[in-house]
Amino acid sequence: MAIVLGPNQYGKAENRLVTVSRNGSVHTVKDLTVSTSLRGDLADTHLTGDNAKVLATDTQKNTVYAFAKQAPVGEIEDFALRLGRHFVGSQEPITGARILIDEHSWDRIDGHDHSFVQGSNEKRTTAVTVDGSQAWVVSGVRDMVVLKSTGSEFHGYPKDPYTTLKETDDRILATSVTARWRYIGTDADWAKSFAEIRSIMLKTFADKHSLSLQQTLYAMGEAVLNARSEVAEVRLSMPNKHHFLVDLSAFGLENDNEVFYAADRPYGLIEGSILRDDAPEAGLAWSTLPAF
Ligand SMILES: O=c1[nH]c(=O)c2[nH]c(=O)[nH]c2[nH]1
Repeated sequence: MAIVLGPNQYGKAENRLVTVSRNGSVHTVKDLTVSTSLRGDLADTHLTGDNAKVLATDTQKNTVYAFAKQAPVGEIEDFALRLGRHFVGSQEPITGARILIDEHSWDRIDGHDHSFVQGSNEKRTTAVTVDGSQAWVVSGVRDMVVLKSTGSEFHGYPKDPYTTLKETDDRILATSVTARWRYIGTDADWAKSFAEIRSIMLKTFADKHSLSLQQTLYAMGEAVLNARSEVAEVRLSMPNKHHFLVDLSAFGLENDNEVFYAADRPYGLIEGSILRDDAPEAGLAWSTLPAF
């Protein structure tokens, strides 16, 4: 029996980067959380502590900030590709890089040039993987919270000895969407693609009469793939944010689908991938990302 080193990567996680760009007195802020991870010929440091091939995580952090100064950050996908290709291209032992970026939203305060109010908790995300000269881009959205107050039913499920859930033809449907989509290629119009995919998902959530959150999840992914040829696959993770009707009968009151208890846990967790059957190979696109 021999003990060997398995897959490994290392980097600086969650670098908080804020940039201000100025167009006269009108400022724009970009607020990012950037994580870098490098892979390659890294056995020595693990086995003997020889760090000759280890580009320090501190240097990786500095590179993020220096790159933000040296050229406009631009779209998060482009910034991640630049960083990943730089690490792989400039350090001989480093053969792969994984760059994760979350973009946090700031909204301009009405009519004001340089004051902002933090937006919702929703994040635009990207995960770029570079391996040698190849690269893969998976972008997405996290914590996109949506609710519809009708247009959702749930019935027809098996009733076993432990089933107490009542069937319903009118319930609240609410979820916090984590979506990731895998791009074909590395040169889409990232901003436009993101805006359109987000809007397709919202419209489908709203328009689709839902018989299950699973059906809604599939419809959202399907609509994205039907409309956006640059996307090969969509993965969705959607917690069912249950809203339970409160029993008001003790007070002689009838609850006509008006008063709910918003439970925060436990929650149903509905997850799935929707993809083209002729999609190009995923390669390393999803490697080290959660399955959904
Ligand atoms: O849309 C739903 N899917 C389920 O699988 C499920 N299970 C459950 O208890 N409620 C719901 N709702």
